[in-house]
Amino acid sequence: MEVNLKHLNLTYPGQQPLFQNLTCTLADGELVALVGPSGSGKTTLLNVLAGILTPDAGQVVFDGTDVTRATLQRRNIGMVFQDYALYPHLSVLDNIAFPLKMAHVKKRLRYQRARQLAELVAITPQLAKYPAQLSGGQQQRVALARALIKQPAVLLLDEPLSNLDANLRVALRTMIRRIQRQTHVTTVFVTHDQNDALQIADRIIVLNHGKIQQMATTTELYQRPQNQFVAQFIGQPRINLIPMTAVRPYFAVQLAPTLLANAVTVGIRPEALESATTTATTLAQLPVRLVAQWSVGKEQLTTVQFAQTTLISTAVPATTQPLTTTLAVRANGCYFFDAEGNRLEMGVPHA
Ligand SMILES: Nc1ncnc2c1ncn2[C@@H]1O[C@H](COP(=O)(O)OP(=O)(O)OP(=O)(O)O)[C@@H](O)[C@H]1O
Repeated sequence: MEVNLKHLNLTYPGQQPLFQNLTCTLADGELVALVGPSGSGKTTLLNVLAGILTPDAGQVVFDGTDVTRATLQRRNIGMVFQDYALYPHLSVLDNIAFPLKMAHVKKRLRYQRARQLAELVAITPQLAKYPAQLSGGQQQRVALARALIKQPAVLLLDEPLSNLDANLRVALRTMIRRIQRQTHVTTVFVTHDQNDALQIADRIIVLNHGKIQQMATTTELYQRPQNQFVAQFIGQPRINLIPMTAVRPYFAVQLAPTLLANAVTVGIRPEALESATTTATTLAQLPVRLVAQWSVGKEQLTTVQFAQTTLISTAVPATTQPLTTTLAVRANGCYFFDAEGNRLEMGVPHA
């Protein structure tokens, strides 16, 4: 199912407009993650897709059919929420089969289908149990099976992993991805956790203040962020941001005049700030003071002080050596932003 959101406007009573001309397309069978800070409009967008909320203007189109005013049932949406929302008085089997019961499907058929879904989410041994007897991860798998039983046109997942511990999260998100590929259902996955989004999504929508900042693959978001917000939002540790005025004297290359005229902030990815000797790809040499070093797993993190800014690098080897040094800024991983936060094309720097 291809999903088109066309020119959506939405304002909650007494509030500033949230969506203004919001437009995007989800391809058939695509898994799209929706990320953004609290209050950016993720749940609202999900509710518009589900038909729980109707936009003030614009259209929601499923495979060419305008469903803007169609209810959740008519749209055939599968939903999974953070809090599982299982029926406590029903067994796992009956929970999974419930949507088919509502659709008056015969008992034998709905149990047969529920067992297939239970197999898909690997919950078969628990079919006779009740939700209170299940772990969080098991409950979430039941919720997923229930959401899929009617072969929904679109699957909406609202923070489905946020109540689970780290190991379970990874296992379950991998399972969601596998099942989504198998069923080919167009899916929107809301998450606070970048890792979930970056690991399993085909594309990611970054939302801020109700506005799509960028919709792209993980690699594109990381390597070609459209603006400072996306550059800061995607990537751990975060990108370093330095005022252009502070860095400008240290450039080892001649920058294009338009760049010099418009750049207000420089963003440097932690891996692009390195102690290596100067190479053809070095943009600048920054005199810094080493502040601290520590390792997290395989990664060596280093914080340094440059002028008024503390920077973080993942490309400085462990050292007991001098506290002042020079770090090279690699072109690949360095971005320039204008006063509005838009990324400026660097062009080809001249040595
Ligand atoms: N029913 C409502 N009435 C008025 N304002 C609302 C309502 N629901 C949400 N809002 C406002 O709309 C904006 C977007 O809210 P929404 O819940 O969609 O954001 P979100 O990105 O899902 O946030 P979170 O990550 O905290 O769940 C917020 O400013 C919120 O205060």
